[in-house]
Amino acid sequence: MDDTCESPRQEEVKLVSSDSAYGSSAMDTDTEDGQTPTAFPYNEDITHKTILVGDSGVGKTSLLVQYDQGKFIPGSFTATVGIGFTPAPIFLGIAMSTRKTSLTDKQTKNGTSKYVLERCASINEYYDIAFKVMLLGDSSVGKTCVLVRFKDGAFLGGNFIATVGIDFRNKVVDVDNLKVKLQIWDTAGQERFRSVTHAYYRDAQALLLLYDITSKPSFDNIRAWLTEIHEYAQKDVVIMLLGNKSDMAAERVVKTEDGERLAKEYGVPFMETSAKTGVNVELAFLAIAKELKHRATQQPSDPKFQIHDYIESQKQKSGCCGLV
Ligand SMILES: Nc1nc2c(ncn2[C@@H]2O[C@H](COP(=O)(O)OP(=O)(O)OP(=O)(O)O)[C@@H](O)[C@H]2O)c(=O)[nH]1
Repeated sequence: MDDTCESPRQEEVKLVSSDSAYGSSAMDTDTEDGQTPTAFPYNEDITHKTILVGDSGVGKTSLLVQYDQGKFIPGSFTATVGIGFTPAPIFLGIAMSTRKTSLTDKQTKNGTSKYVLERCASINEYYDIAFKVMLLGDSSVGKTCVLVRFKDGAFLGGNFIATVGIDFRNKVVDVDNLKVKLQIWDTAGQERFRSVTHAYYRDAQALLLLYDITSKPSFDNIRAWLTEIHEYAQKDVVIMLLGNKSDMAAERVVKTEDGERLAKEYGVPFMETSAKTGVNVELAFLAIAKELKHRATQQPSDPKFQIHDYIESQKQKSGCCGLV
């Protein structure tokens, strides 16, 4: 078996008991009043805080990136704005997913390139191939709720608790008989966390960009989000636009056609979702998983996967308005 399936840090990995960035799932971080804190449910027994200090330019960020991702980022120096963080459990998560990637590019006898899939074990679930997906959009549009709906099939109602910094959850889905692991990063929509979240864009293979159909400003800000994406993300990143809270018909201020028009202008797929009812949440992630899987495993002779057609066909299959 290829050594990409070897776990390089067995003894450290054992410390992490779950697939969440903070070592606990959405359901088991509930507080007594039923609210789920969206940040820092640390287990104090295994969490240590380390701060890098020193003059500007001495290499604090480079040291952290080297430790976190095992690579050095050369090029012009960009001073850190404010403060960024990489909790140790996040480091372990990245180490697991990147080093255990199961897709290897091998040369066949006739010289053509062929992807070979090898099954790898994550902390608690087997998968064939892994991708990093990020949720973006203004604060309160429902990013955390969409993620929790997809991961746990539940809705986080009640008082809104803004995400602090960044968190992630894993989910393995079946795509054409392959186990595809989506590592889904939930970012804080608040402006003050932008410098933290920007650092994570470049590794993402897909971005789900959300607005709230009951909030015109969140829709108007989509263009600014797309500008940020083009600045910080990979050129070929898969982007999907989601108009969330489609269950709130009475409070709607953004028409479905406006969302469709904007998505068309930028050439990205679009659908309206509801984290509350679950409408289209699974479809959004499955469409992304299919697109990423096809891109990664496609042979030159294979027909290209058409994500727009796939979404339309799934909408028609359900035969329901709810899919818009
Ligand atoms: N009715 C309805 N309410 C929703 C839906 N999605 C989220 N909400 C509510 O909207 C509020 C904000 O949801 P969050 O998921 O925390 O928003 P967020 O985008 O993660 O916000 P930040 O963490 O600040 O970036 C919460 O009160 C949710 O209960 C939805 O589909 N329908």
